Amino acid sequence: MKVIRNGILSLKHSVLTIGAFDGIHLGHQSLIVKTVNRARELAVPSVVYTFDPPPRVYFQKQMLLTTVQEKLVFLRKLGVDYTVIANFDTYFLSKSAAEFIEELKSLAPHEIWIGPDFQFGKGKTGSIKDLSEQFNTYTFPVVKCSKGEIISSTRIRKLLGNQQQQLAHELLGRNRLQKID
Ligand SMILES: Cc1cc2nc3c(=O)[nH]c(=O)nc-3n(C[C@H](O)[C@H](O)[C@H](O)COP(=O)(O)O)c2cc1C
Ligand SMILES: Nc1ncnc2c1ncn2[C@@H]1O[C@H](COP(=O)(O)OP(=O)(O)OP(=O)(O)O)[C@@H](O)[C@H]1O
Repeated sequence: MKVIRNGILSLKHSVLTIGAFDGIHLGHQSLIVKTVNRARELAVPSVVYTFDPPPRVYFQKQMLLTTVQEKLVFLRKLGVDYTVIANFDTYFLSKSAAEFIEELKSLAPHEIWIGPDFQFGKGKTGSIKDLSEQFNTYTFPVVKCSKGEIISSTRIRKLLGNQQQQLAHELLGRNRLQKID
């Protein structure tokens, strides 16, 4: 896996997913595996575009679930070809949705895969609709736990705060990632 930290990656083709991916939990893993599998089917590189720190850690001082180094280990295990890490700082977060979309064009994505409610750009004004006007954009179905509740980084942070380590660990899906070794 090649890692591009705060730089521009130019590709001729790709399949792309974008997000904070803090924790690389079971929902993230399913979305990333879908991206990797679609890239393999189309015989193009898979790309994960992520942020450091995660926006919720930056804005709301929430607990960080995975360091960048841990994230990269998991993404490598999931078979990702390229990871782009954008430094999430005042310069980056002030980019408009349109400017961000322009940047994504250098990755030449044939497909972009994202989960429901994905938002981006200054003030979170960019929507899935904006992405789909420029790229073939697919919304991945939300992954829930066995009790039917949505898996999210926020939920896992709350579980860890409430000493529910075992359920948090299950939703993080670390056992599954170990099996990929
Ligand atoms: C160029 C850019 C600018 C952003 N600016 C803001 C912002 O001003 N306020 C905010 O809360 N989030 C901002 N975000 C973060 C997004 O709302 C969102 O958290 C990020 O795209 C990751 O998506 P995810 O939370 O679904 O993983 C920005 C994201 C991007 C790509
Ligand atoms: N349970 C899930 N099932 C499918 N896709 C998901 C799931 N959780 C997140 N995603 C998708 O993964 C990408 C990264 O999401 P993000 O990092 O915001 O995760 P999150 O768990 O929703 O985090 P947070 O709770 O901090 O908002 C987004 O495209 C998002 O829609």
